[in-house]
Amino acid sequence: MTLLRQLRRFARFSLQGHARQAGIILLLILTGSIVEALSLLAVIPLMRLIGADPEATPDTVSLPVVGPMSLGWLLAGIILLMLAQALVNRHRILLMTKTMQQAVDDIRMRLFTAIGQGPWAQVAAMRGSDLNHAMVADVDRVQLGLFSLMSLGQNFLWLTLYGLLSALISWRMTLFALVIGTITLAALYPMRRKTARHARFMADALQERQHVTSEFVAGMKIAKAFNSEAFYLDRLDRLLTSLRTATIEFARLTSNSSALFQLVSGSAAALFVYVAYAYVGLPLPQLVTMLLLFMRLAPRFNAVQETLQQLILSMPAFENVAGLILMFKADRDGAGSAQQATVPTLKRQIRFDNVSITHAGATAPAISKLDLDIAAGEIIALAGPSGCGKSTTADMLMGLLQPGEGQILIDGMPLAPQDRGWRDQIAYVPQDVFLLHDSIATNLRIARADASEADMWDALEAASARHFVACLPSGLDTIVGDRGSRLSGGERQRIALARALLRRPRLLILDEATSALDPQAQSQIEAAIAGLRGHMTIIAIAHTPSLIALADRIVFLDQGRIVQIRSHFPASCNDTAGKMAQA
Ligand SMILES: Nc1ncnc2c1ncn2[C@@H]1O[C@H](COP(=O)(O)OP(=O)(O)OP(=O)(O)O)[C@@H](O)[C@H]1O
Repeated sequence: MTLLRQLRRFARFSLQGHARQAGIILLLILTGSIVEALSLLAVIPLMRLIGADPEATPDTVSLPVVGPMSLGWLLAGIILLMLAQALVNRHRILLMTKTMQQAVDDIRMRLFTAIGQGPWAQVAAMRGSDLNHAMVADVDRVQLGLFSLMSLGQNFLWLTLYGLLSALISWRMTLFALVIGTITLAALYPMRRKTARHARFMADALQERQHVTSEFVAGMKIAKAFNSEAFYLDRLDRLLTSLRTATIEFARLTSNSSALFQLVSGSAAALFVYVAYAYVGLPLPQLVTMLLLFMRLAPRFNAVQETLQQLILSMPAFENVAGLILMFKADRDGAGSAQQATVPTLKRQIRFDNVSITHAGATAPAISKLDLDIAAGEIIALAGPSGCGKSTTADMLMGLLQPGEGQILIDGMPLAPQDRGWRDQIAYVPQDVFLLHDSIATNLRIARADASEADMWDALEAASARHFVACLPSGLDTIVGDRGSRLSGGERQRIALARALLRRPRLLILDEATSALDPQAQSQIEAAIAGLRGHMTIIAIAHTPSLIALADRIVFLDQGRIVQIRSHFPASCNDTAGKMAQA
């Protein structure tokens, strides 16, 4: 794809919804440039009024539109023009900053929303650190790119305007400057190509740096326990070395092109004066004005080259962010309507009708031809050895995964893909409890933002967590630490259960919800779950015999198929199914 097309896509993407502000900014740049150009042009009459020979200089000069003007008025006019230019520039900078910040916030929100509403299977298939990197570092780089894009637009406007202006003074000398400029930009093309290759490499290396650092933080405990910090440090050191080399190489590229540019523009200025003086015979005031113009144009030409390099550096980040937004959105749209007109309410039954699913990249189905009816209000335990498909079944029921074949019906109504209305009626307690580094109250309110304190205490009571929370010095305002690290595993699980119950769900899905509890807490939670019988449908993925024993029916899975359904758990746990459940 040509750079120009890519820049057009980038401009459309990043300024989406801000076209009006972008237009005003361009207008302000244009106004500022015109005012600046006028003050520059004023040098010509000024030089006539203060010529080398005071005897020969006139008292006034005649200006187009304005008429005759004395030295005093001319100087006052120049000051006024400079004041106007300062005001316009100030307004432009403020508007540019505001627009840029808003545009970047919008991009970040678009990315967050796309990921947040994207299909779970797709989100789960990605590396968490890649998403992290895209949402933070890539968007920051897009911001730099947007800044460069605005500077580029500004410089192009200036160049065009000054070009026109100098053409008014001498079209031959302007043509001469244009040819030199074009040759310089063309000569720098290989450097821009190198920069583009470099940008891709740096983007990948930065992403890898994010993997290594986040894996280091996540695996810190293991690293310390195994004395293997050096493993991470080595990886990071190698990465940092290649990143450093790449950054220095980039600096070398940009400084080379700047040096080359300075050399060319310096020689061009000398040649320019010589040609203007010896061949074109330009009068002194015009020659001085042209030189002034030339001196202003040269750094802007250089700025065009530099901003282009910066923009190229931001392109991989832009492609990544835009690609992710498109991918998650396309999949959401492709998956059909996000909300059914009528939301299933689970008054009668859940039916798995010949449901099969194979995970992307897997060779065998995780669930194969599953037929199962669950009555509303029932407690069902899903048991079976590791990898038999229990979590996959729960994920499909939550609408996070779509069956490849067959369908799931709620009260006879097929579950629509990504049905948020259905998910509003579900509460889920995962195996790995996730808690924010915030208060217990905030963590509970993730499930129901408008929950009152009384609602929270009720939910904590139902989850056997009221007593321990009440004993904490700050109660509901206790900060739980990073991912709940200031609580025990059992306490975290009970908070997670309370959070689920706060939703007053019609369907409660428990994924090994008592796995981290001691026997006493386990039986407290089991009592709490037993107390919910008849109030909601409960599907518990369970290995613990006492939790399984609570169920009205136990569904044993093996290799994605139902191998047995029992209405009670064998007390001895000695039969095959009992062993399977505990596997
Ligand atoms: N995202 C995925 N991509 C590919 N295969 C997957 C994915 N998730 C699960 N699987 C595979 O699907 C099968 C069922 O996995 P699932 O997590 O449903 O099992 P499970 O019964 O819940 O296991 P456990 O008790 O260990 O949590 C397994 O073979 C697993 O390797």
